[in-house]
Amino acid sequence: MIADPRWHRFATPEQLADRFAGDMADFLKIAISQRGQALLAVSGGTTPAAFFRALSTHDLPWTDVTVVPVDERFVPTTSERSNEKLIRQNLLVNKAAAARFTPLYHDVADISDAAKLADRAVTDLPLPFDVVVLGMGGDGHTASFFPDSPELTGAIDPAASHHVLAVTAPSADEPRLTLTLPVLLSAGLIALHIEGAEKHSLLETVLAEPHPREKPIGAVLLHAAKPLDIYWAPKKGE
Ligand SMILES: O=C1O[C@H](COP(=O)(O)O)[C@@H](O)[C@H](O)[C@H]1O
Repeated sequence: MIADPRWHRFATPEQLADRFAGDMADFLKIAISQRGQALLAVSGGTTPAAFFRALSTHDLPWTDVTVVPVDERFVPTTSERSNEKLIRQNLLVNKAAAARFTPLYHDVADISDAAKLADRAVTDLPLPFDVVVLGMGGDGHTASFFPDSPELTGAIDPAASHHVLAVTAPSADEPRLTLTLPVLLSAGLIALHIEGAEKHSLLETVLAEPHPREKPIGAVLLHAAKPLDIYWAPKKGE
């Protein structure tokens, strides 16, 4: 049984970015006032850049915020495919340049060594995350939970013991590192940021009938103890 999500629908991606950034900044401020610091996990891909830039201008004690990628492509941080590069260029700028950053990517030859290093670094954080911002691909993947991944079962296991796993998938361009389902689900707030009519209708289908192996966002929706906050706007030109 899926807890009914809270939909936040906007007329344009710009309006979404502004309001979403304001809401997340407020939530981070509350977390800092309650426990002296805040942990924020953010997704990569093509959708979040405007939201990141809007959030980076908010006035909050950024030195008390640690940012972690929800998932990472196993590519150098100079690559255009690097989620870390996106986060550094769009979120860790302006006022948010003072935030701390815990990467998933490590410059080692073997991705399983990178996963061990990232798992240790995430385990050392004062978990749980206060805010997790998820995205969703057109195939229903979220984080790096891909439908055709041999490692999907382990990554979306609600009892997974690791916080970070290395995963592969024929549909992904490169091997990935991903936070696992339980560490995402333990967050104080889980927000899902999607844009475009296609993703809206895909999500409605998953909400009506979740099949996590086919559309892995369904694993989050099915197992979340609290309703997700879904931020949606049409794409430009829709
Ligand atoms: O590969 C990824 O894709 C998803 C969705 O990205 P988008 O470009 O369709 O917005 C993203 O949430 C994830 O972090 C990223 O690694």
